[in-house]
Amino acid sequence: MAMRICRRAAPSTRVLSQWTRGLATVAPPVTQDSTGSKGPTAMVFMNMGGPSTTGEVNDFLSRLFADADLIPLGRLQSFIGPLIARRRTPKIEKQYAEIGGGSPIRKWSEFQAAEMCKILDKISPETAPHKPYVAFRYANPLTEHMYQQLLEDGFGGGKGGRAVAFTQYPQYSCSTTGSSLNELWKWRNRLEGKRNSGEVDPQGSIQWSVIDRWPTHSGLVEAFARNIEATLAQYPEDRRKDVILLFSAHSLPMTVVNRGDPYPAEVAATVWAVMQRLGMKYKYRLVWQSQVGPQPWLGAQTSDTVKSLMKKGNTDLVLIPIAFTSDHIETLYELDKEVIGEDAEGHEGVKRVESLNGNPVFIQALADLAKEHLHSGVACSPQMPLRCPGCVSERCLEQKKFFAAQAQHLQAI
Ligand SMILES: C=CC1=C(C)c2cc3[nH]c(cc4nc(cc5[nH]c(cc1n2)c(C)c5CCC(=O)O)C(CCC(=O)O)=C4C)c(C)c3C=C
Ligand code: FES
Ligand SMILES: [Fe+2]
Repeated sequence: MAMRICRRAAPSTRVLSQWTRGLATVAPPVTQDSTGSKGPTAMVFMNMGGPSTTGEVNDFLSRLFADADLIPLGRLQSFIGPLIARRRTPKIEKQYAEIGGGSPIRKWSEFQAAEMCKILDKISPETAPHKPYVAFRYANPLTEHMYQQLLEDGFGGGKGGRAVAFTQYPQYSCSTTGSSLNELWKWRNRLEGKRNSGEVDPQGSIQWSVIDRWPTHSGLVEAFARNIEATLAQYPEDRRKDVILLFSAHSLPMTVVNRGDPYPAEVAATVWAVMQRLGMKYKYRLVWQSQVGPQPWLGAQTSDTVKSLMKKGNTDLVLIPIAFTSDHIETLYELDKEVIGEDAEGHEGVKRVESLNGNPVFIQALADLAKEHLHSGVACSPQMPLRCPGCVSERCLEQKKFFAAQAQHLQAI
């Protein structure tokens, strides 16, 4: 399938005042008229999101358990989902309360998107100005609100314009990036398909392209490697070479793994690339955390691994969250409080590498990656249109067809 993209001229006038609503200030927009740029370009950071306050936990969990791409509960999903969410809420509220009263993911996502756009304006003037947006799957700002904002800001709605859906999960899973893309596709059809009795006008709609995975991007690898080196430097030199690196990623149910989900292989690719960058100098394992519910999940589990290694006398362990780019309940609660605090009894040899958060090496990597994408002339990776061998979802089929077909509407820079 041809994935070359081509873009049409962007609309000449824009409503710009609301572009940075809720985001850090960005440089004043440069119009197409003054610079010859093909911008503005909307850069949409997609992620799952998290409750910013404990009061939002139930809404967050209700949306999460309603998502059949993440947790398929069959025909009774809309009935069982909220019940499970309600039962789980008090426990999860307590965890968020213990990590400062909420998830920091919104703060970090908005910061990363705004900072990346500032860099992009400088390194890719051809597509400037770049406008940061955040679209969360289960928390505010939700995908539908982001889409409405795009339209209010002058993208689409009969005027066209280019937007990039930039997944903030470096490794692709149908339960994460796939779910966010299905949601984006759904809202695109609802909000841009209204005109012409449900038909979408391809000339006047937003032209989307997708950064769907980036597990081995050199800037990502460099950012992880430097953070690992900074943690290793905290050990006395004579102990350093014997430290065991434990790369920890959110696990998947075996049903998802056996469906052929690409995530385990892509997480392993990140680990391998980081180890190569570190000169393969240390012992390491990839382990999996955050299993929920009784069904079998991909292992070995992070917490079992730490307990087992410590029992064998390996007490110098570095935990590296490798599948998420900012802090969240799994790092701040599960790794710091449960695994290090309880399983390892706070042993000084067991440490966690800092999450990427506002790391400038990481934000530069995001900008480099976005620039490569904007200039590449592709609508998505060659992997995107290929469904899991066990996929039976019509949503996946239609969504993938839609994003791959965007190639026809976009022009290479
Ligand atoms: C790469 C990251 C993630 C994958 C893959 C993933 C798959 C996945 N998750 C669940 C179920 C739950 N996940 C929950 C929270 C949660 N999940 C991730 C990341 C991935 N999930 C994060 C970062 C978070 C925390 C959000 C935050 O605090 O910022 C939860 C809710 C918490 C809880 O009730 O324990 C559930 C449930 C499944 C079933 C799944 C794969 C199919
Ligand atoms: S579940 Fe992977 S493509 Fe549908
Ligand atoms: Fe999860």
